[in-house]
Amino acid sequence: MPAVDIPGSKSITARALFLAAAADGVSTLRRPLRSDDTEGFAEGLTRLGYRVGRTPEAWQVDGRPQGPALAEADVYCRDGATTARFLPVLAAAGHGTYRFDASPQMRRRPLGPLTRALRDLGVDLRHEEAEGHHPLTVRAAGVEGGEVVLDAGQSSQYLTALLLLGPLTRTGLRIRVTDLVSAPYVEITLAMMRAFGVEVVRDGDVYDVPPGGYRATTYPIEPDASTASYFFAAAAVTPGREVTVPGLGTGALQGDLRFVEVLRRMGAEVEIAADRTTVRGTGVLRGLTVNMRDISDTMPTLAAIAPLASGPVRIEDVANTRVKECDRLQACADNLRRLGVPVATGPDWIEIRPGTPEPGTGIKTFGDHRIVMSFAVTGLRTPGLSYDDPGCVRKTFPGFHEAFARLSQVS
Ligand SMILES: O=C(O)C1=C[C@@H](OP(=O)(O)O)[C@@H](O)[C@H](O)C1
Ligand SMILES: C=C(OP(=O)(O)O)C(=O)O
Repeated sequence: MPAVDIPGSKSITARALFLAAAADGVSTLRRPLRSDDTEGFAEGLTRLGYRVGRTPEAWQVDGRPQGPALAEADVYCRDGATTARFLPVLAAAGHGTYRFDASPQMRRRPLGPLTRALRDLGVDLRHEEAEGHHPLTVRAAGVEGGEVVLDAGQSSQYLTALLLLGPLTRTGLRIRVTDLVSAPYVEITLAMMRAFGVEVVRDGDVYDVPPGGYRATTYPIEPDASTASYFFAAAAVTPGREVTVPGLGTGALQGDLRFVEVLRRMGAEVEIAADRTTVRGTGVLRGLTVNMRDISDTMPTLAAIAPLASGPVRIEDVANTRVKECDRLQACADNLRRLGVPVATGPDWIEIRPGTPEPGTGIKTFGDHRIVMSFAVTGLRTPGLSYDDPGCVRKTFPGFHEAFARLSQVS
């Protein structure tokens, strides 16, 4: 039974880079993800004057609790929302003038609730073009702290960014959250802040973050659970195929591992051990209705295998997938229709009926890594699918096509 070596988590690598940069001392990050998003994050830190030493197995970061080493910097955040939303916050806690820009799609993605909260905290932040979007300039003079109200109904990354900022303020932060999507990502943030020496106190929707800074540490990065979803789905759609992912088990930080529970409900056999997870295809793949608000990065994975189920698959509460690398609800529906599969969508849902995807179809990627990786799973049962931009997997998994081809060869 093949064990699949999944690269490190994007979300954990980004947080670890932030925390290590802000900590007092040198931190070592073991098995970081090396991909466009995380290389972009590390490059952003370097542009701000942090030292990031990189070997294939570990990245080492010299922390600077006082903030960026340079008084001026221009940072290009590429296509990564973690970079584009977390780094301006790190810069705000320092002293200097820092400009941030990003890819055309990242410029379109929203940022307003976060930048409004920063201004409420006294940060001098200007949007150069559209209000609430990149490019933006922060004239940083440290952050005093205090209380702030935040709507994280479009992205949990706004809340993560403010939580990460809390210990770098002079008096600490109290964050009152009015709405929240992708809640498990906030759990990752809190657990990692704890590993770097900070305990956040939560009372319902209120988060109290103490001042005092972070402690440097050695941090091992788990495999990426969203990436693993393609390999687990590959097992679920192929009778007799088994996929084991070491390093993702009961203690995993990432909510996206819950995707295997969706596959279990559909009929796959799933085993979650302390340090590994196995999915086995049984030949049964039932339809279902599922709320994916917590784990919406795996919505395209499910949408792409949905036509192969014996009944309709309805995915609900995923409105914010419309503001990711592309409008994912629309991109999934568009590609399913290209494949000849009956599909309907609403503002925050998609429903896919059973169908036989048309061999040889050209998949339109919309520059979105998850569209490519998701429909590659459909491709296991549908010969000859092609992609207009297969290379866009570089955002989170440059070696995806080779790794996925190896899976097909061994089972
Ligand atoms: O904090 C993070 O690392 C992430 C949070 C999620 O975003 P939203 O909270 O915007 O849904 C997720 O989709 C993204 O891939 C990574
Ligand atoms: C939405 C994603 O990334 P981000 O928001 O971090 O750019 C993703 O990886 O699916």
